[in-house]
Amino acid sequence: MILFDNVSKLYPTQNQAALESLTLEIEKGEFVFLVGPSGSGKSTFLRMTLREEKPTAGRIRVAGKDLHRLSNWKVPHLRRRIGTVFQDFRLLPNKTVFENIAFALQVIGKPRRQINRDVPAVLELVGLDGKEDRLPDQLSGGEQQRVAVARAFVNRPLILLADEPTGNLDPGTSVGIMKLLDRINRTGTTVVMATHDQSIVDQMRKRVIELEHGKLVRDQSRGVYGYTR
Ligand SMILES: Nc1ncnc2c1ncn2[C@@H]1O[C@H](COP(=O)(O)OP(=O)(O)OP(=O)(O)O)[C@@H](O)[C@H]1O
Repeated sequence: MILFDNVSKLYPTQNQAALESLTLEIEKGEFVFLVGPSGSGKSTFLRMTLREEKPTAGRIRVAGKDLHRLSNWKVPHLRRRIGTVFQDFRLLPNKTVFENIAFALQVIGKPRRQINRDVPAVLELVGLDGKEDRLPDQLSGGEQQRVAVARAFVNRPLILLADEPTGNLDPGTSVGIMKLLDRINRTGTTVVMATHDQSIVDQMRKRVIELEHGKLVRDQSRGVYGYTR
C-alpha cells in the first residue's frame, strides 16, 4: 500500500538529509506506529506519502501509484484515498460538526443525499451523534479530535495518516481516540501514526518503525516505543 524504495530527502536549506536511503513497505490493512526523536523525519515521511514533498532520490508507491510518474492534476485523486489527522485537529471554526464533515464530501462532489446518509453514520461511529450542531469550540479536545477522525474517515480512505493525533489530549482521552483508530483499521484501512506517546505504543503492540536522523533504525512487529529521549 505504501512503498519507499531507497528514498532520500534533502530540503533546500538543509545540510543533513531529513530522510536517508529509506526502504520500507507497509501492506494493505496494517497498523504502523512511526516513532523517533524530534526531527528524525516522521512528518517528512507522511508528507511524502501525500506527495506534499517529493524525494530527492528514490521511488515511492502509494495505493498502486508511482508518485514520481503521477501528474500534478492526478494528485487530488490520490489524496482522496488518504485521510489525515493532526495534533491540532484543524477543524473549520465557523462550521458545525455536521458541516465540518459534510464539507469533506462536498468538495469531492458527493451528492447531498449521500452526505445526509454518510455524515450521521460516521458521527455514530465516532460516538458524537447528538452533537452535530455544535461548533468546534463547544466541544472538548477529545471530541474535536473525534470530529477530525470522522472527517478523515467519512470517505472510507484506503490509508489514514495521523501525525501525533493524541499530542494535545490527556491519557484517558487518548485511549478513546486510539480505540477509534483501531476500529477504523479493522475495516481494512491502513493506518500510519507518527507519535511520541510511549504508553499508547506500548499498549497497542502494533508494528513499530523507528527513525533516527532520517534512517530506519528499527522495524518491529508487535513492537514497543523503545527509545528514550
Ligand atoms: N520544509 C522544511 N524545510 C527545511 N527543513 C525541514 C522542513 N521540514 C522539515 N525539515 C527538517 O527535516 C528534519 C526532519 O523533520 P520532520 O518534521 O520530518 O521530523 P519529525 O520526526 O516529524 O519531528 P517531530 O517529532 O518534532 O514532529 C528536521 O531536521 C527538520 O528541521
